[in-house]
Order: sequence, then C-alpha cells, then structure tokens
Amino acid sequence: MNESIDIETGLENVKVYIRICPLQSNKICGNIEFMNQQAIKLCKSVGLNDEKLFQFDRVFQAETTQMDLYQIVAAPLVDRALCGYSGTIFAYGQSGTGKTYTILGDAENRGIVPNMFSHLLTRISLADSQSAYLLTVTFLEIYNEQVRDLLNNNSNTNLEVRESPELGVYVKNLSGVTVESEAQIQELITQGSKNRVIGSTNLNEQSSRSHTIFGIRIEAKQEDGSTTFGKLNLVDLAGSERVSKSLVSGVRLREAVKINLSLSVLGNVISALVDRTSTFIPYRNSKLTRLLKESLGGNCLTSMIATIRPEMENIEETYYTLMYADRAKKIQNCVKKNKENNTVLQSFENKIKELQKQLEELEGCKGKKLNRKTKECKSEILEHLQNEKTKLLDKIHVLQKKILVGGENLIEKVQIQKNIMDSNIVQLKILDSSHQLLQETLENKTSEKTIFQRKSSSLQEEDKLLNFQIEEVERKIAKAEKLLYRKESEYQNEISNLLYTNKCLARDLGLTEYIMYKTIDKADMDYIKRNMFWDGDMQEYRVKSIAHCGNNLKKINLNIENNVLVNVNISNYYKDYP
Ligand SMILES: Nc1ncnc2c1ncn2[C@@H]1O[C@H](COP(=O)(O)OP(=O)(O)OP(=O)(O)O)[C@@H](O)[C@H]1O
Repeated sequence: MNESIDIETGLENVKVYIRICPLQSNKICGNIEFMNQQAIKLCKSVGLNDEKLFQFDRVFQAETTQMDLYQIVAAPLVDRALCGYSGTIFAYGQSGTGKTYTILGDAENRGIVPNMFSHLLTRISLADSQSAYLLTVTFLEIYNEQVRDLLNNNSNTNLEVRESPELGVYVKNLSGVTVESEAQIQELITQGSKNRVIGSTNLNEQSSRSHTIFGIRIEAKQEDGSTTFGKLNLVDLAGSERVSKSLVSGVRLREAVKINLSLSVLGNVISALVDRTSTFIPYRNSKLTRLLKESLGGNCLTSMIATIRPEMENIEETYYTLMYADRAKKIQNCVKKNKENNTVLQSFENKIKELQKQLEELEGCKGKKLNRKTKECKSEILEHLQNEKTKLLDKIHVLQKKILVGGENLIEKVQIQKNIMDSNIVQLKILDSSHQLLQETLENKTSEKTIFQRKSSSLQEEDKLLNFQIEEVERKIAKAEKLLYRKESEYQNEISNLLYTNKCLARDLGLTEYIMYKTIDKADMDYIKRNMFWDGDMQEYRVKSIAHCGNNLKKINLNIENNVLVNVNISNYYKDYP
C-alpha cells in the first residue's frame, strides 16, 4: 500500500517519477547528475544560472526496463483498481522523450497498458470462482481541443464532454470495448495508434500531435455478492516543448499552440491545486483538464511520469519539465473508493437471467399441447421456436463470454497456448537447424568422398610408382650384391697374391740380410741404417748427406777372402765425417 496516504482522511500526494531517456549516440550528455534513486541535480549550464537539486518519488535511469518501471509505478494502481479505486498515470515531457514508449511501449518492449492487462488477467485467474469481472476499454484523443474516438475507425466527429452527478465527467458516444484477452488489447492498441494524429517535428520523426487517454474500467462482483468498479486512465500528453524548439509552421504551428494552451491550462490547474488559498480551479478551460478532473485534486490515485532527454541541447526543456513535475508533486488528492452504482456487469447478469427465463418459457411452449388450429402449422411454430432458442443461446453466450470468471486461469490458458506455439516454433527452428545441419553434413561428406576418391586414385598411382621403385631398388641391390661377391673374391685373390708376394719378399729379404751381415760389420750396418731414410716421393732409400756417398768415401784396401769381404770396419772409410 501507499506509504504517503493518510488513512483517516484519504489524502495522498500525486506521485511524481522521472524517466531519463537513453542518450542519443552522437550527442553530448548535459550536466544532469543522478544523485540517488530519488534525487537529480541540474548543474550550472547554458540557460541555467545556478545548479538545482530536485527530489521526486523515484528517478528512473535510462537502463530501467519497462517491467521495473511497471512494478513501481503501475502495479500498485492495478491492485487498488480491483478493489474499486480509480487511478491515473500521465506521461509529461518534451517530444521524443519516451511518453508513448512508456505508456504503450513498442513491439519488443511492452509498455504500461499491455502490462496492466497481463497483471489484471493474472489477478482475476487467481480470484475466487464466485467472483466475476468485466473489463471495458476506451481510447480517445484530444486534438486541437476536439475529442476523437480512436476505437471507431469510421468516426471523425468531435465527441461531446459531459458531466452528470452519477457518472461524473464522461464522453458521450465513446466506444467501450469489452476485453477478454491480451491479444485483443494488443489489437486495440494498434488500431488506436493508427488512428492517432501524428506529424513530424524537429524533435521527433513520428511525433504525436495530440493528447490520448486510454481508459480501463474494471467491474468486479466479489464473492460476497457486492460489486465494485475501478477506473484506470493512462494519459499520453503531447510534447511539452515550446513552439520555437519544435521548429514548426503552418498546421504544425497551430497544433503546437493548442498543445501548449491545454498544457498551460493543466499547469494552471496544478498551480491552483497547490496554492491552498485558491478557491477556483480552472478545469473547464480545456477538454484535457475537464477529463482529468478526478485525477487532479479529486478522489483518484494519481502518478505523473515526467520524461526527459539527457542531451546538452535539451537541458533547458529538461529544466522546465522538472519544474513542472516538481509543482505537480504538491497536489493532494482525496482518495476514495468509487460508489457502488449500476454496473454494466450487473446489467449483463440481469440480462442473462432474463434471457435464460425466456429460454425456459420457450422450452415450456414446445412441451404444451397444441390446439387444432396450431396443430396445422405445428412444424412452422417448432421451427420458429427453435430459431428463437438459438438466438437466445447466442446472446447468452456473447454476454457470458464478456464476463471473466474468477479462478478461471485465463493467463494459464493463454500461456498454455502461447507455450504450445512457442514450443512449436522452437521445434520448427530445431528441425530447421537440424535439417540445415544434415544438409551441411551431406555436402561435407560428398566433398570428403570426392577428395577421398581423388586421394585413393592418386594413392593407387603412388602405390604403383612405389612398387616400381622398390623393384628397381631390388634389382640394383641384386646387382650390387653380385658385384660385391665378385669384388670380394677378387679381393681374396689379391690378398692371397699379396701374401704370397710378401712371403717371397721376406724370403729374398732374409737372403739379402744374410749376405749383408756376412759382408758388413753390424756397427756399420747400424750406422748406414741410421743415416738413410725412405723418400716417399722417389720411392727409394736415400742417404741423409752427400758426404756418405760416392767419391767422398775413403779408398781402402779391401780384405777379401774367397771373394768375401772379411773384417771390414766401414767407419774407417769415411773417418773425415762425423
Ligand atoms: N526509455 C527508453 N528506452 C528505449 N527507447 C526509448 C526510450 N524512450 C524513448 N525511446 C525511443 O525514443 C523514440 C521516441 O519516443 P516516443 O515516441 O515514445 O516519444 P514521445 O515523448 O511520445 O514523443 P512525442 O511527444 O513526439 O509523441 C522512440 O523510438 C522510442 O522507442
């Protein structure tokens, strides 16, 4: 429950929330400082001489989701509306700051209205089965001070705003559509938005040039038999910027003047309400303030969402919006439960009872004995009765369908269908992707096969080549082996030849040595050996010095016996040399 409400008097301040729109990617952020969840500061900048701190019920930053905002701003109003209270939320701010985005949302991000319906249907589905509900919606537009019905595609008429003690302020001939499902509400939002007057301004390509009020009437028959009705108004105001800012002319200029006029009347109403000494509240000065009478200083729970842009170029407009919102938070409403009166739900139930009675009477007629005259046209009468019965049953069915019975899990029903659809979509997607995967695998396998085939044929060729090469090598090896065998036997022969030659040489050497030792003294022999060397180049033994050869040797008389040189000391032959 609302903490600021005075339980005894029912006095409650208008709740004011600020929503900051995401910064445009190519723009510079103005000097807005987010202080905490309840405070925002505008720093000194162009058009602002001093910094200013503002306090509100809540400041929503750009990252706030639609659902987070819904839970804080709108959900409490739905709970109260189900118990017979009225609530209003209005979005105020310059063009392009997200008023429509907040109230209705877009395809991806549902706004307050569709979220309210999910919430309402969930609450009804959880209620006692003895309770019954009727949800009726209206969607109107105030354009150039004319009221248009957005749910009537063929009507361009300016509808009258009237007031009666029983009904309060109301719009005559405004279409009220009973709603049973979320899908239906989405269709109505789309239909109404299409019928809305929009135009392009400097600030928004698709700027709403009108104020709209989406009304939801909730009638409830509680389990004890009592009936209540609650009302919710979701107001999307036209852009609050000054005319110069939107750079418009012609039709757009006339629109802008009217928009500013009705917003300034709204501002005057707020000022008068805030100024406790004021005795006159100028509600009647515009259609907008007339229709919002109950929400401004009346018996309604009221919330205002002021939307702002953070860009430097919007700092002045942001300042005016915050000032406007700051004034609005001082308005006090005297919140009261709506008086029980003749609800549509009751009249529907009465009508159903009446039709059921007629049906019973009709059944009774069928069973009655017919007189002679009527017997003659018996078949005609029976056919007529049958037709009447079908018509009555249809009417009952139509009325019963409009009434939502508590405990019937509407959300669950819708959810189950949605889940089936979702799971079908998911399955389709899975099938689709597995089909794609199979296709890809097949393609991969085919190309792998081709590669393999190509590889295998090239492998076969390689194999052939290798075999050929192996045979060639084997042939070469056999040839080399043969050669080796021949060389080996040649080598063996050579070795045995060499060994034989060696033997012969050794034998000759033995003989030579024998002769030499017999003819030359051992010491001389050693002397000669010492002074001779093997000349590898010449392949012969040579004496180390010229003094040891030829004429340099001393001539001596040789001691020869039986032709053998006896006792010759060779050192005597070359005594002159060391
Ligand atoms: N909080 C937000 N988060 C994401 N996108 C946003 C937000 N607020 C506004 N937008 C986007 O900014 C654009 C303008 O928003 P919208 O039409 O709701 O502004 P508006 O205040 O209703 O403008 P006008 O008064 O001209 O009708 C839209 O494309 C909307 O989706």
